[in-house]
Amino acid sequence: MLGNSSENKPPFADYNTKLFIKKSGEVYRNPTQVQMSQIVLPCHANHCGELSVGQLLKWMDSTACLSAERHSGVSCVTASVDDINFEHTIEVGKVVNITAKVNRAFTSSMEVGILVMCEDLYTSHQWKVCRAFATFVARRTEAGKVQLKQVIPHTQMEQMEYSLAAERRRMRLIHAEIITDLLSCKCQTQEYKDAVPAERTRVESVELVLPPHANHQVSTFGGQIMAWMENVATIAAR
Ligand SMILES: CC(=O)SCCNC(=O)CCNC(=O)[C@H](O)C(C)(C)COP(=O)(O)OP(=O)(O)OC[C@H]1O[C@@H](n2cnc3c(N)ncnc32)[C@H](O)[C@@H]1OP(=O)(O)O
Repeated sequence: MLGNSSENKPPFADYNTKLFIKKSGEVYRNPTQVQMSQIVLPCHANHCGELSVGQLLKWMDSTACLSAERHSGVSCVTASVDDINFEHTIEVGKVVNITAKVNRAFTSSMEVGILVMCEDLYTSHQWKVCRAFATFVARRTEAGKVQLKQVIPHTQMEQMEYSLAAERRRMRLIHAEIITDLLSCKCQTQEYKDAVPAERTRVESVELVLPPHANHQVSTFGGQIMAWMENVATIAAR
């Protein structure tokens, strides 16, 4: 999928670039890896004519969910998505390539790594848009909490992601505790001259959950919730 010139290569080891040949001579492909490609249509664009972040988050969440379900073999839900830094906007007509794979499974939760690349079909130029890490949890069954099978890393890259996933999980859980503490403490407010009252930026949206907002589990999914959140955040910021 990547072009030949070195400038087209992403600045990190990409999920697609390195082939790992097994002893049997077969090319190894991570069994949890899922790829989705979408061409950006006007109906996916925001008021600036660029791919709306909400739409991208929906695609990312759906791709990651399929990867989690491929590994677990059961229905999974999005528990959290770590910070995402978007490096580029994406124009209508460009192709979005999303790759997701399970980096590590814990007990009932697993970290899914997501890579978003943008492609210009006419020049085959590709560039990185963002990388994200999401935690998916296998839904409890009648027997109780699911015990996931472990991920066995095969390549050096997979081994590195496997090790880092444990560290990221530790930081994620500490971060969640810190945020809970911050929200429960009474912070002192400071008055600023010409400040806009926070209340004036407040935007509220009420959404009715309709069939197009549901996923294959017939419930709203993380990506849809993030898309609604992104919508009100954009209006509040403007
Ligand atoms: C409302 C929506 O439609 S949002 C879109 C879709 N997402 C959902 O519906 C998820 C809604 N949330 C939930 O169902 C629950 O909060 C869950 C399943 C995520 C967690 O439920 P809990 O009762 O906390 O379960 P429990 O304490 O057993 O934790 C389950 C696992 O999730 C992990 N987990 C829970 N919250 C988080 C989080 N915020 N970030 C990362 N991992 C988390 C736990 O560490 C645990 O992992 P482990 O089993 O590998 O050790």
